[in-house]
Amino acid sequence: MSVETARRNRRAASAAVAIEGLTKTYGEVRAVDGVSLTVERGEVVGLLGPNGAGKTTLIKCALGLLVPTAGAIRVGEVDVRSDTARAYREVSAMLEGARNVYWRLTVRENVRFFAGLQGIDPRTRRETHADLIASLGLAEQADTPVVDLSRGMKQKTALACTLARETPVVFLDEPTLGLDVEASLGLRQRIRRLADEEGRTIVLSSHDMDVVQEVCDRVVVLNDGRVVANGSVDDLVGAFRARAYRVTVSADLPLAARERLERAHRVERWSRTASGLRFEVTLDDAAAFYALVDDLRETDVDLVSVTAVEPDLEDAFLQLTDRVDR
Ligand SMILES: Nc1ncnc2c1ncn2[C@@H]1O[C@H](COP(=O)(O)OP(=O)(O)OP(=O)(O)O)[C@@H](O)[C@H]1O
Repeated sequence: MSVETARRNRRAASAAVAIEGLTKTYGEVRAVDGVSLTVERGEVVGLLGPNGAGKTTLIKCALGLLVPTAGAIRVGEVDVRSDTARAYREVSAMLEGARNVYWRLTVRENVRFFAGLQGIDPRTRRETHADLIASLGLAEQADTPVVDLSRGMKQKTALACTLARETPVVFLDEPTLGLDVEASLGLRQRIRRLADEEGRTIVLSSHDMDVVQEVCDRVVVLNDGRVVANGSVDDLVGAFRARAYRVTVSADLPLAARERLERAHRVERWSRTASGLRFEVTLDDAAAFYALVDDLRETDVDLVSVTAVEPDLEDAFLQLTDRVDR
């Protein structure tokens, strides 16, 4: 065994979630294609990817709800494939579209019920449950039967029930989708507290980059079933830093000149300003910049300013999954 393999095995052994070579196919479709991933205890990891990238399939495999075509998954000490029942005690999840709460029970009764399923005596959690319900903006509805709640409130109830199980690992599939601003904020704070104060591990999938950028320690980007990036938000954003620039020139350019620039450079987003014209350009190195300056010299306009466009997680994500217009 190589030193690197031994080190990886040691790391995986202490991890909250360890996925090794996971593949899941549906007929011809390779929904998840050889994914290896470890999540440390107390980490908040964001799972990103365009529609159909394989996020939900990966989560369902990790929960033991789908049988993988190949690969191994451990949650804590438990092998999910061989001991699904035990894995269920280690991990809770809220899946997109699945809002499995009891509609005839009130919000509070549901929360107490799901805590009880985990072997927690709800009488010892009165304050914790009230706090959980309030943090999701359901304080006023705590004693209302779920059947009488709006769709968003039902979702919040499902979230509260998921968190009330107090499992070491929590998977959340699109948790903020359809939540109002206040509840989304409450949930973000709750997630950070669960990780920071209670050492619980959260894996969340989301299309909302702001949520991911704000709460996640690390981001894993899936594309066509494969991991295309795995790093901290800062690392991912940093990898794309200072490649996009906003250029302002002193006057408008005729269409033919603009088209010439577009053919020679990665120029986009033209806009007129009070004193001239602005556009954005992606420049990989200094040579690309000098080439642009040379081409601008052949027009009648002067270069007024060049400023770096600070990218965010969304820019990094679009580049990684090739969803940008070049
Ligand atoms: N039950 C199924 N039968 C056949 N194909 C499926 C099934 N479930 C998912 N797929 C396919 O597997 C791929 C991955 O789907 P998955 O739902 O895991 O993606 P996702 O990243 O969660 O997408 P989204 O962001 O849209 O929720 C897609 O091509 C999808 O069409």
